[in-house]
Amino acid sequence: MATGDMAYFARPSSSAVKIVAPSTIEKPSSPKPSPRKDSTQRQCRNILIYGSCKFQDKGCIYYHPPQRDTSSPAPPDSPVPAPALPAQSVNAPVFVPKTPNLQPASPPPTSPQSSHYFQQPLTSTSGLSEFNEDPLNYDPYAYPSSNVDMLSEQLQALNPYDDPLEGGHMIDYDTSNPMDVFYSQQPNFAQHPLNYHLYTQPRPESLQHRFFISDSVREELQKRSETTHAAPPPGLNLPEELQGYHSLVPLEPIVGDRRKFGNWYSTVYRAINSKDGMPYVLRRIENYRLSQQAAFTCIEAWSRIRHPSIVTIKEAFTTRAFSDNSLVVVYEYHPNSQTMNEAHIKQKAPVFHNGRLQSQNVRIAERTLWSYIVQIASAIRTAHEAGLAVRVIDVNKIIVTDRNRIRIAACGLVDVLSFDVHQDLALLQQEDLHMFGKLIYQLCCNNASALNNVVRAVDTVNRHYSQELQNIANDLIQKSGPPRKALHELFAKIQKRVVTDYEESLLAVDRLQGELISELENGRLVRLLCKFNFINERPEFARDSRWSETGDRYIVKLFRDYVFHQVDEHGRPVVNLSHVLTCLNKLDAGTEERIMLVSRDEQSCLVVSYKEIKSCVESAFSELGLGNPV
Ligand SMILES: Nc1ncnc2c1ncn2[C@@H]1O[C@H](COP(=O)(O)OP(=O)(O)OP(=O)(O)O)[C@@H](O)[C@H]1O
Repeated sequence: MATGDMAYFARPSSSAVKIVAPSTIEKPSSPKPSPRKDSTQRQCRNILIYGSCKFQDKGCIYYHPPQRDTSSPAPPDSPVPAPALPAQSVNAPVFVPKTPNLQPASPPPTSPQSSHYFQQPLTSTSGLSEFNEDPLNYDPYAYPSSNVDMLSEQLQALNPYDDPLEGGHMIDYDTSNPMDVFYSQQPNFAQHPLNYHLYTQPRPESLQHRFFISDSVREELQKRSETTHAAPPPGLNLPEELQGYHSLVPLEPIVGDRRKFGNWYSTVYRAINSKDGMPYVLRRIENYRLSQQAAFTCIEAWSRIRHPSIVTIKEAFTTRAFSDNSLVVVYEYHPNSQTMNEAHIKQKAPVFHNGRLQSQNVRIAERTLWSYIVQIASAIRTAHEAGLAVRVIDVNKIIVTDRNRIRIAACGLVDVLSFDVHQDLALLQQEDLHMFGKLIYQLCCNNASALNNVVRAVDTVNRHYSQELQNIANDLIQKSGPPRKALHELFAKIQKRVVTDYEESLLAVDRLQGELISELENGRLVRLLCKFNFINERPEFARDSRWSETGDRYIVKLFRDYVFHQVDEHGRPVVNLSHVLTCLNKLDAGTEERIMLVSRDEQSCLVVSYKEIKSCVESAFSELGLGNPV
């Protein structure tokens, strides 16, 4: 890029400041006043730089203002130069991308003010342009040796690679912009070698979660997604397709022990529905012959039930696809769920923990048990109010779908299988409550056959859980009155637990909403990245270097380099996601903050605000003539 080509950067409305490398930089060993007519009106640069001029009384022709009290004025709030600085009014400062030789060439000034050199604020907001008006007159190397020492100390203090744990000075990424050092109007920074590859700093770990959902939630969701998309193992000899479902995968072993559902052999599969592409659970009962279509009326009734603790039924059908007469009931799929038996009761292989083999089976916390009780009681009430009986309140037919979240998983199936046998609904509902009481004992004792030894079961519950919990379980097992009344009494007793559970679920919703919001931000940034990719390196303009080397697109290109292509002092790529996210967020917000964009040949740089870059992106994107803005 030609360093003198202002057209690249001078958008009519832009206040971007182009800084070009001076073609020749002389290094005068002492200030040489240039013969200018108005020189007596101009403030002496040594005053600006050093706070004093040792030639003041020896014929220096510049203006020397009376000395101020250096302790009083506070530095200006923002070190950013005044935004309305027209590009034309700014002459090139000394921009030295390569490390200069910091050799003091002039003797140290003797003025006592020289020791305030690094703190002295510059009162004029246009000080930078004034300072740069005559680069030949400015000797960037003419520093007293004491100041060079201070400079190197300050440089060290500013080193963004310093490890804060090792006592380094980590600059707060949020409150201070690392670019500030380049815009500081304090002249002490003018002498620094421009380490433009040192812009980025790692974001404190405590802020990481602002941009992404938490690791635990992400991991859990990722695992579920992986399970949902896992391909079936080969050689299972399952039907390719049945009633609009394909890609069948058994969710339980289909070799060895045949699984029984009451007296029926049954298998649970996951399959994809061809219409909506969603995974479902197919619960198949082998060798079932449908006597009358009316057997499916209960499936219709169950499919209308929507309850957070009941796995929703989609449909039911019979099929010969398995080379027999099978009944299939289709349920919602909850990836990676386990039955209560698998989650809490089944013996698990011991694992090494702290160097010792330890059993993984732990007693369920009472708090979790109460949550289960509230959920099941609520599901039973909903079913009973709809004129149904659950009939599958069993550790093998209730699945744990999430932390403390359970669902009754095989509703409706027994109704179809026993359709021919007339049963009294009230008795069936009564039986639901008995099963519920037994389930509590099974869970408390971590044993599916707990009630085979009632005395021992009662003793275990006594020892590990509250009397309140035991009373509820006993009540449910012994209740003989109308189920509606029994349920009413149950809810009166667990009222307090219901409220606690309700509060916990509200908190869980809040937590998840917080997680969602962080991902929402990322969606915004993805849209921005899409825009960049639409603009940058379009092959149809590959031969026309003007396309990406001029105007808005050039700024977009340099910004892309600034965000993604920085290198460290060893020339290694800086891969700092926090920097990328911070830059993109500032771009999206269009902040007034300015950054320095450096050309690839390192010969020139641009000072430009995020707001301007944003409008460059918008205009470059709209120039593509795309109908639908991203
Ligand atoms: N709706 C569902 N979504 C996801 N997985 C499910 C669903 N229903 C059941 N499963 C899973 O399918 C597997 C088999 O379920 P099933 O009801 O047959 O349990 P089981 O322990 O095999 O009981 P049984 O011994 O009575 O057959 C279990 O691991 C269970 O977690």
